[in-house]
Amino acid sequence: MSEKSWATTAELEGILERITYHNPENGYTVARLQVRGQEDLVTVVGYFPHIQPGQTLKLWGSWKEHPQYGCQFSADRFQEAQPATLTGIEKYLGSGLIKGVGPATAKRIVQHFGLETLQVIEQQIGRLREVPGVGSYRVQRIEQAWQEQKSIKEVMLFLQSHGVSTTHAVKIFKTYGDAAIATVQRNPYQLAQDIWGIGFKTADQIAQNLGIPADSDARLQAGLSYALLTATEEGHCYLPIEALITQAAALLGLTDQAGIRERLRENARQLVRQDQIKAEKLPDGSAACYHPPLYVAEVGLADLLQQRLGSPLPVDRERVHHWLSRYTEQQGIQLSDQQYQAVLMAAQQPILILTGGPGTGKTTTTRTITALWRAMGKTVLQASPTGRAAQRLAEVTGQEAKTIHRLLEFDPRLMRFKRDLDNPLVTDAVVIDEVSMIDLVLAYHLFKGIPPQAQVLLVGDPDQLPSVGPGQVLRDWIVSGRIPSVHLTQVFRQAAQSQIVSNAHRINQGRMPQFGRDGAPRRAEHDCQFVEAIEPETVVQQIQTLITETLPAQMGADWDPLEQLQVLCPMNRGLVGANHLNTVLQALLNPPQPNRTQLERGKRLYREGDRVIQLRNNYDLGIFNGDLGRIGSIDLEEQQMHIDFGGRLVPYDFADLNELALAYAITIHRAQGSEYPVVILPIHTQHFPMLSRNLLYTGLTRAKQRAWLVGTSKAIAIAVRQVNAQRRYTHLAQRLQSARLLPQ
Ligand SMILES: Nc1ncnc2c1ncn2[C@@H]1O[C@H](COP(=O)(O)OP(=O)(O)OP(=O)(O)O)[C@@H](O)[C@H]1O
Repeated sequence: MSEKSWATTAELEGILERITYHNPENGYTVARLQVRGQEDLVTVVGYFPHIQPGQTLKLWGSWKEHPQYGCQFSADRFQEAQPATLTGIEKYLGSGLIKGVGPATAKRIVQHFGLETLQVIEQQIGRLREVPGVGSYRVQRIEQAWQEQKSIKEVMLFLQSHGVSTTHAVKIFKTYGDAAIATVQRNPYQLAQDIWGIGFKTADQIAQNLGIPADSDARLQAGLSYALLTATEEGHCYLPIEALITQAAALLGLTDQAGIRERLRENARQLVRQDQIKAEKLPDGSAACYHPPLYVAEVGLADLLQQRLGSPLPVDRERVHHWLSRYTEQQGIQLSDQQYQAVLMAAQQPILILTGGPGTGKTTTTRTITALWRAMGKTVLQASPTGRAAQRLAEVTGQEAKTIHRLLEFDPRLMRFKRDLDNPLVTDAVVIDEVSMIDLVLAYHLFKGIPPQAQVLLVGDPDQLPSVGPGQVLRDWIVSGRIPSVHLTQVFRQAAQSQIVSNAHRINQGRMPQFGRDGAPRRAEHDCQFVEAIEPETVVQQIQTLITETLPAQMGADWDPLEQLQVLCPMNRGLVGANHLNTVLQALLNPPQPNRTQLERGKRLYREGDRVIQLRNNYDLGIFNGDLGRIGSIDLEEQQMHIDFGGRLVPYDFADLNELALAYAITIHRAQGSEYPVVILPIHTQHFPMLSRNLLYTGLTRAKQRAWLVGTSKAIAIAVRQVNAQRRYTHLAQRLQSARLLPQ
C-alpha cells in the first residue's frame, strides 16, 4: 500500500493516550497521542522500543496519509519530556514507574500538588506527607524509587535505543549497575550468559543494533557456545564437533556462507584454548565438545562410582535370611524371588540399583531394605530429586526424606553444596528415590557428598522420561552393566487391578492401552478411561465436560478440582497445549468475580485464586522449580502478589512474575516425580513432535486414583510405537565400562 508523504520533518508533542499495537520483536508501534489544541487523538507510528501510556513525548518525523487509516504521524525519533498536564502527570506517576504508587495514589498526589507534582517530588519530597494516606514509610519508598529511576534512566535510554525491552533493560541494570553500558558495548553476548531470561537471540539483536558484523569472531563464538548450551538443555552431555558446527551455523543464519564451517571450527578451537569448551577425542578420531562443567561431572562421576564398585561386604547371610523371615511374617507379606534377591544384594553390595514399573513392589522392597539396614545397626538417610517426590518417599516409608539439595546442604548464596568430598554426609547408608530424574551434574554432586564406605540404594524407573537436565544417568548406569541392579517385573495382584497400572505396563511393552473392554482386568469402576475426540476443539470441549459434569459425579462430595485435578499435556504449544488449556481452565475453574483482583501482563492474566507453578529455583524466596501454589492476593498499588504455597504466603514482585505460570495444565515433563489424585491427559496428533512411549507412560503413571485420556486413538498409537525418541549424547556408560574393575 502506498503512502503519501506531506512534509519531511515535523515536530509533535503530546501525551501518550494508548498503544494500539506494539511488536516486541522490532518495536514497531502504533499509538494514539493527545496533542494540545487538537480535539481528536493523533495516530503515531514508528519504532519505539518502549513507551508507556501517560508519557509525554516529543516526536520528530513526518505527516503521512495512509490509504486505509488516514492521516498519521510517522516518527523517526522521539524523546521523553516531562509531563505538563495533570492527566499526563497522573498517568506517568501511576504507570508502575514507582513501586508503592499505583493509579489511586497517583491520583491523590496529583490532586494535591497539581502541575507542581514532579517538582515537589524532585525538590521537596517530604511534602508528599501532606497527601492523605501517604505516610513517611511510603514517602521513603517513593524517594528511593525516584532516585533509582533517575540513575536507571541513562542506562535505559541507551538500552532502549538499541532495541532492548524495559523488562530486559531493568534486569541488565540490576545485574551490572553502572557498568551496564560498558558491558553491553564490549560484548553484548555476555548478557545471554549472565542474565536469566535473556537468550542468545536477544543478545544477538542488541549486537546487530550496535553494528557488530554477522560473521565476526565474537558472534561465531557466541553462536557456538549457545548451540552447545541448547544441546545441553535438550539433554546432551556433549556434541560431536561436526554436529556442533552444523547447529551453530544454522543458529547464526550462516549455513550458506562459503568457508563458514572452517571458520567455526577455528573459533571452536579458540574456545577450547579459552577453556570454554572441553574437547575429547572420540573413538572415530573426531572430537566430542563438552561444556566444561559437564565434562568434569561425567569423568568425576565415573571415577567416584568406580571407587565404589568393590567387593561385596562381608555379611552373615544366615542372619539376614533369619531376619527376613521374621520381618516378612510380622509384616504379613511374602517377598517374591526378585524382591528377596534385591534385599540380599542390598545387604552386601556397596551400591545397588532397584528398578521396576508401577506396582512391582519397589516401595515394599525399599522399605524392607531400610528396615534390614537399621536392624544391622546402620544409619540410613533418604532423599529424592524434588520436594514433592521427597514428601511421597517420607509418606510411603514412614521415615524422614529430604530433597537431594537439602540432603547435601546446598548453599544458595555460594551456589554450592556444603556436603562434598571434604565434608561428606555422616551416615552408613543412603536411599535415593526417583533416580530417573537425576541429571549428570546432580549425580556427580550426590556421589561427592556420600561417604565412600556408605552403602547406596538407587530406586527408579528407567522407562520414565529421562531427567530434564543433561544426561540419562540411570539408563547409563544400567547399560554399563557395571553396577549391581535388580529389575522387578512382577506386578502384584492389588496393583494389577488398576487399569492405570496395567495400561502403563501395556504401553511400556508397546501395546495399546485398554479402557474397560475385552481382556482388561475388571474392577467395579475403571480408573483409566478414554474419550475419543477427533478435532482439537472437541478435545478442549470434552475436557471441560469432564471437569464440569463427569468428574463431579464420579468423585463425590469431596471433589475439588483446584486441589485434586491436574491436566497434563505433552507440550505447551497448540490448541490442546498447556498454554491454551490454562486460559480455558482458568475461565472455567476460576472465572472473573468482582472481589477477585486480576492482573494482565502481556498475554498472561493472573487472578486471585489461580493455581500457579514456579518455573525456576528461587533461593531468595525459598521456592523451587515445580512448586505448586495458589494466588492468595494481588496488590496493584504495591505491585506485588502473594502466593500461597501449602500455607506459606510468599511475596512476588510483579517484575518476577515471569517465574510463575498458570498450573491448571502443565507439561508431562514438569510433572515428573509428582503424583495427583486425578489426571486428565489430552493426547492428539497436534502433539506429534513430542509423542513417545515414555512420555505417555510417565503421564499416565502420575495418576493415583483416576486417569482420563482425551484425544485420538491414532495419537495414542503413535506414542506407544515411538520408542526412545531422543538419543542423548553421553559417555557415562562407556566410561564406566572402560573403568578398571577392582577385584570382586
Ligand atoms: N511381595 C508382595 N506380595 C504381595 N503384595 C505385594 C508384594 N510386594 C508389593 N506388593 C503390593 O503391590 C502393590 C505395589 O507395591 P509397591 O507400592 O511397593 O510398588 P511400587 O513399585 O513402589 O509401585 P508404584 O511405583 O506404583 O508406587 C502394593 O499394594 C503392595 O502392597
